Amino acid sequence: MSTYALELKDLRKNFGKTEIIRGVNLAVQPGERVAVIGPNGAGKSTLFNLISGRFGPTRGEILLNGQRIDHKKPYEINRMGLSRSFQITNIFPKLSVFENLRCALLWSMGYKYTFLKFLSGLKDANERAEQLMEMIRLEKKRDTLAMNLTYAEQRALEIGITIAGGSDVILLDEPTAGMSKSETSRFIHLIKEVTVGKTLLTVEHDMGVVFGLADKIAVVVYGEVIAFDTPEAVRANAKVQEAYLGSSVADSQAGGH
Ligand SMILES: Nc1ncnc2c1ncn2[C@@H]1O[C@H](COP(=O)(O)OP(=O)(O)OP(=O)(O)O)[C@@H](O)[C@H]1O
Repeated sequence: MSTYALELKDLRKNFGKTEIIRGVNLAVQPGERVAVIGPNGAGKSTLFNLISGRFGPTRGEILLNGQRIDHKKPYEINRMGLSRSFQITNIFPKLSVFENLRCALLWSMGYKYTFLKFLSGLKDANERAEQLMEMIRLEKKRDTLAMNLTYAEQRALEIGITIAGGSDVILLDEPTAGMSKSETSRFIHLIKEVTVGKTLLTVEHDMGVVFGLADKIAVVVYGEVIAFDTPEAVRANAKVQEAYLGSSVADSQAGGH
C-alpha cells in the first residue's frame, strides 16, 4: 500500500475536447512542502481543483494517504484529511477572529461528536480556538470582526481556519498574493510554523516564496509535470529553464535566494 500523503497517477482532465491535464504523476511524501509552479494557463489551478474534488478527473487516480479520493465530493475529501485554503473566502466577515476559528473547529468536530456530546465539544473548541489564535498571532485581535482586520491578518485567519480541522494535507492557493515584501516574509515564516509535520502544496507565482517555502517544486507546463525535484535541482534543470525562457527561476537565483 502507498505511504504517500498524496499521489496522482496518470491524472487527466479534459474540458470539452481539449486535454488540459495530460497524464500527471506525482508522489508527495508525508510532511513535504511542495510548490506547484508553471506559466499562466499551465493547469495549476485545474490540478488543485481535481485534488480538492471540485472537478472529477477524466482519467487517472488521486490517493490521499493511500485512499482513493478521485470522484469524491470536496467535503468528503476534507473529512479524509485534506483542507484547501481559498485565499480569504472561507472567512465570515461579520464574525470575530475567535468566532471564525471556533466555527471552523465546530464544523470539523460536528461529524465526530453526537448531539449529546456537543457541549463538551464546545469547550474543546473554545480551548483549541484560543491555541490557534496564538499560533496565527491574532490573539490581540480576538474580538475584532474579520472584516476589520488588515489583509495580511485576514490571510493569517484564513490559514487558521484551514488548519483548524486537523487535516494533515493542506493546499494553499498563492498564500502571499497581495502582500507587501515584509508581510510576505513574515507570512512564509508563519506558514512554516503552523504546518510543521503536515504535507503542504501551494500554487505560487512568486519565486521568492517558492524558494523560501518549498522542499520540492513541481513544474507544470502545458498540463504536464516536467520536473519534480528539490529547488536546487529544478533551478539547474535545462527543461525548466527552457520552459521559463530563463526568466523567473533564473531571476530568483540571481536575486540570491
Ligand atoms: N472550467 C473550465 N472550462 C474550460 N476550460 C478551463 C476551465 N478551467 C480552466 N480551463 C482552461 O484550462 C487551462 C488551464 O487553466 P488553469 O487555470 O488550471 O491554469 P493555471 O496554471 O492555474 O493558470 P494561472 O497561473 O493563470 O492561474 C486554461 O487554458 C484554462 O482556460
